[in-house]
Amino acid sequence: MYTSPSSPILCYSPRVTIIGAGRVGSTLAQRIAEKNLADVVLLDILQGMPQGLALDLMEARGIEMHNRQIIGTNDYADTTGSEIVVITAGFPRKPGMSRDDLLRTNAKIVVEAAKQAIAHSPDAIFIVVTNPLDVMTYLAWQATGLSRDRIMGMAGVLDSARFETFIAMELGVLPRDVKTMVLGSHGDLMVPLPRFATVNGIPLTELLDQATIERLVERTRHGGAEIVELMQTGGAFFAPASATCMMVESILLNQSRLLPVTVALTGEYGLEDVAIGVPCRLGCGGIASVLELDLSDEEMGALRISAESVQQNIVRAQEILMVSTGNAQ
Ligand SMILES: NC(=O)c1ccc[n+]([C@@H]2O[C@H](COP(=O)([O-])OP(=O)(O)OC[C@H]3O[C@@H](n4cnc5c(N)ncnc54)[C@H](O)[C@@H]3O)[C@@H](O)[C@H]2O)c1
Ligand SMILES: O=C(O)C[C@H](O)C(=O)O
Repeated sequence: MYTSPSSPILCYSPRVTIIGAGRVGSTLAQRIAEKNLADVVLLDILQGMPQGLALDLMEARGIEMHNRQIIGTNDYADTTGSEIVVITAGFPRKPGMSRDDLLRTNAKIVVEAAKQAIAHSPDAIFIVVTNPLDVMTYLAWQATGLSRDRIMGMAGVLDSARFETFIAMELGVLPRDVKTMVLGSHGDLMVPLPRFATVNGIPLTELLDQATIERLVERTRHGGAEIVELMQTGGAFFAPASATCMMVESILLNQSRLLPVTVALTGEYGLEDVAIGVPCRLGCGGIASVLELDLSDEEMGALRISAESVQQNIVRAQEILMVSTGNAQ
């Protein structure tokens, strides 16, 4: 007769909580489990939905050959002690909308989620995904009171992956041979940097003419909207989940990857009181350092315009939150 082991086979497994078990959240849960990175807690307001998704993912474990636990829940108590919390809760945009049109609906959701999550996982590192991304990251930073190295937003990794894809398609090379940095806000004012793009070390500017590069930059700027218009039912989620998973992996495995990450700036690039995408090293403590690139006047001007737009929306969001909590004068 087989006797069950008295202690679990895996003594310790890190835990990643994903708040919002929709398309990005559930795809991210699958990626994390199948890459064998951590146990996952999927939390949503919808009753039964995260539980069903978790059971479905658990039933794939034998086939996918990993042993990670996936828990679905509506209760923040189940998220207790998470190493990483990812916030994907909130509405995606519909065709014709900008990400900023989601400010009113998503601000309260993200602030509440961040407050609840930090109360149960005070040592966690937070990654915000909900749009409008830069404003939501800033609000979550304020709501949690975390040091800025422990709370960040995912956007630049996705926008850079899109730019890399379009360059690879144009040149007929592998996307993994292309490296780019897209900084700034996650919106039409994002700042792709062709000057820093390379294909296996060869500057992009040696391979494509200016007009072609500009066309690919524009496609990158509208990469999210292109998918929203095609799908008609919401936004992208496969590449966003992969991009978030890359950040989770760099933190959990202390890889110290240098990635474009949205972070509250405290004077870098001459900017403060704003969260925006800049190159950061990501390790086990979160953001280990922010890299200040020597930008040209044109690049710096574009970053400043991007930051100003985020700052205006932060003020709008704060007014919306004041009214909704009854704190308006
Ligand atoms: N930063 C990025 O690059 C990026 C990429 C893709 C999507 N997004 C954004 O991520 C968000 C989620 O996108 P999606 O496609 O997964 O949407 P979705 O509608 O599939 O999922 C959102 C989930 O959030 C849940 N939710 C709503 N309020 C909640 C609350 N208070 N607590 C817990 N869960 C709650 C919903 O029930 C739903 O299951 C959107 O705002 C979208 O715009 C950002
Ligand atoms: O475009 C969106 O609304 C979703 C996301 O921000 C994306 O870039 O795919």
